[in-house]
Amino acid sequence: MTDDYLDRVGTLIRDARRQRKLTQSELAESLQTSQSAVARIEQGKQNLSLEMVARIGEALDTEVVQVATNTPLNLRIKGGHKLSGEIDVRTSKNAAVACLCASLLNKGKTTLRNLARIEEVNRITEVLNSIGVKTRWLPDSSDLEITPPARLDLDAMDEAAAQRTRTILMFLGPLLHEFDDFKLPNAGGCDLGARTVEPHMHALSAFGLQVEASHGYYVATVNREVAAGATIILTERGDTVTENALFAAARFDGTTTIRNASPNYMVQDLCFFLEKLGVRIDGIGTTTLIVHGRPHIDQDVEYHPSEDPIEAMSLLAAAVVTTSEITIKRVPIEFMEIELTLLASMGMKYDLSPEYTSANGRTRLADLRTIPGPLVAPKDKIHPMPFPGLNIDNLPFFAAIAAVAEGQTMIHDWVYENRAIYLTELTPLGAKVHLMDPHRVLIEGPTRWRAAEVMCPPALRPSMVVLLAMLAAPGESVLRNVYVINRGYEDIYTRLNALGADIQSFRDI
Ligand SMILES: CC(=O)N[C@H]1[C@@H](OP(=O)(O)OP(=O)(O)OC[C@H]2O[C@@H](n3ccc(=O)[nH]c3=O)[C@H](O)[C@@H]2O)O[C@H](CO)[C@@H](O)[C@@H]1O
Ligand SMILES: C=C(OP(=O)(O)O)C(=O)O
Repeated sequence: MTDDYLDRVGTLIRDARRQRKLTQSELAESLQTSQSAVARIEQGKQNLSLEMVARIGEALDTEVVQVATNTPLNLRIKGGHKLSGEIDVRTSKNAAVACLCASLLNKGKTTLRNLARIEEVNRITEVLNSIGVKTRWLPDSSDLEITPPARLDLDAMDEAAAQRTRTILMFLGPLLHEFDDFKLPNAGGCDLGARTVEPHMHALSAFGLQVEASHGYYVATVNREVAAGATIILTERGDTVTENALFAAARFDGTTTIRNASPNYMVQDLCFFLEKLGVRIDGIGTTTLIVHGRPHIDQDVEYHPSEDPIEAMSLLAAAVVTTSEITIKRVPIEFMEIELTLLASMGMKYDLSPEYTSANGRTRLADLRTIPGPLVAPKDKIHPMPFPGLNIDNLPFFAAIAAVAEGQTMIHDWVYENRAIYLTELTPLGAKVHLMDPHRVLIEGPTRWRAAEVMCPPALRPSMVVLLAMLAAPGESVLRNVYVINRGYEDIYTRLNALGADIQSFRDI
């Protein structure tokens, strides 16, 4: 950019900022930069990457400097490098979304410490902001402060943001305490095939919630005559359905027993958070939860969600496919035990540190050092189960791992109608992936990875798997349209680059 151009862009940014009534420090905070950097940008004294211009456009919500936000973000990956060093696992997407929704139960201020700064969180905060909830990232931190209004304004809901996530379904539980009737746009998110909604309706009907689907909306009415409590039996052991039942039970005046509850990591985090709100829950980490509700919750509270087992698995797979020794710190070990045992049976070696506790005071963590070495295909097919089982979201990473192991591995994703199909995106990178049917792929290793250009499939984990294969493939690969990865991983390209990867982002203009 010429100096003159920088001056003009700087002035545009300054004017747009002033129009939004933001100080330089406030803009700097949302850009995760310093006030002095913003001052230099506005004076035309700072070279600007397209990426930064796009982020400023987003932060100021202005067309003026919105050069490229509407075009997809892509990655250029120079692969074939070994990784080395240490990396911390960040806190989980799925606990973040559960706690964000749970903050709607509280009339007081909720602070979520060290929250994952990911697109999924951005979409939910956009929805919360649109209905009157104030959210603010505390300076120099990833702590999100959430302050509810006296009354939520559901008519003002940012439907575009809501439709980009499945999480909107998890507003049903909190909102049934506030409104006798309301509507929410239908859930969106990754395209993994049809995902059930019925178990949520069944669970919440015990609290008087009736939902009709109409023209793209869930239209909800609440019958306050229904005496809830007693026992709710979930029709499937889903994570978010358990969370919705917990939201409903948390403010119910009485005791609710939830059977066939998911004991998975995000549900445990939600239970720990609800305990901070004064809701007593027996049986945390089991399939029977007994919830002693508190009809009025009004207290300032803070909670630290725990580390993400799926990110831990992703980093572990990155080490395996690039045959690297890295140390993955802060691994929530209880939620990785089956994965590690399976990997050990495939010949993987690793060291684990003594355990320590996550900032929530509950979740057990350990540091894991990967030791590169040859792997063999497992004797049996790999398939997931609700916790405690091999995590459903960790399954796709075994496709990349199977591709580097000697022999044939059958991967059976019985859970999602579409997700296994996306694993065939590894084919252009040299993997031998045979789709047996929509749920099963047979992978034959080892693979001689080669660079390729691939469009992200519309699903978070398979897209991440393709990125990991690109890290292994010598030469320059291009991965297009990575919003879907940014939905669940924070700053992952920079963090992988710190381990020695070479990933650059760019936008099509
Ligand atoms: C925000 C969040 O926390 N998302 C997670 C949550 O989504 P979520 O709880 O929304 O998962 P879904 O309800 O879509 O369940 C996933 C699929 O598993 C099926 N199913 C689930 C449980 C069961 O006992 N039997 C059964 O058949 C469902 O019918 C569905 O087809 O759980 C999924 C499965 O672990 C994870 O992939 C998601 O990352
Ligand atoms: C399927 C996933 O999440 P979500 O429920 O947010 O779509 C995932 O995390 O892989």
